[in-house]
Amino acid sequence: MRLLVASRNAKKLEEMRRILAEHLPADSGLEVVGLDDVTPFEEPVEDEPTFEGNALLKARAGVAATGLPTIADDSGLCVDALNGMPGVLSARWSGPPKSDDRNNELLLAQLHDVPDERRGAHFACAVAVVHPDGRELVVEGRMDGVVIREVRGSGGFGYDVLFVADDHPGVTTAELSREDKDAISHRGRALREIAPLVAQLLG
Ligand SMILES: O=P(O)(O)OP(=O)(O)OP(=O)(O)OC[C@H]1O[C@@H](n2cnc3c(O)ncnc32)[C@H](O)[C@@H]1O
Ligand SMILES: [Mg+2]
Repeated sequence: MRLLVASRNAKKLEEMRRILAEHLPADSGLEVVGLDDVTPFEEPVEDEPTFEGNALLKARAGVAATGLPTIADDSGLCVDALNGMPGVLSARWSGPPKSDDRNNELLLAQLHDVPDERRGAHFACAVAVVHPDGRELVVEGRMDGVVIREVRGSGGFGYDVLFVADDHPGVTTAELSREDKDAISHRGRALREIAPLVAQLLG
């Protein structure tokens, strides 16, 4: 059976494909496909106030348009000193057109006067899977850390260049190997938890 991964973010998609390839049971018979492998459809506006709500929105839209079981991720960086923002607004924090560089510049400026001991933050991720028969699953994951004062590293995407995870002090998540990021990331945790449930749901 084909499983649609509904993301337009190439780097996120790469992470999702990689983690699913490793953690979907080998005998699940699931073939993971992307939005480029299906007939194009209008993607929903991500206007829910929660990661869970937006992940479900994206997964339901995939099912409605393609009839395929669909998995979607909604994620973001929640900064303590900004009362949890950018949160669900992370992708478009500095306005259109979507730009990781401008988002990072804006975040740095907003945290300019925030001292080191108050720069705590976490990445959050909700992964939703929707079956064409209407059954739905949602799992959440998080990664705690701090926002540093200058960009560092070239791996990952988004705010990784500004984020040092508690589980890997001294380097940003953009300086970690793919494997090291997946092992501790919000997305890695959520996808590892949901993978066996997806196999069950679609088995
Ligand atoms: O909605 P899709 O099409 O999947 O792609 P997107 O990039 O718009 O994804 P989201 O709506 O979930 O927004 C997530 C944003 O949060 C940030 N983000 C999420 N996970 C991240 C990670 O692992 N590392 C760095 N930034 C991340 C980054 O800015 C993303 O663009
Ligand atoms: Mg999005």
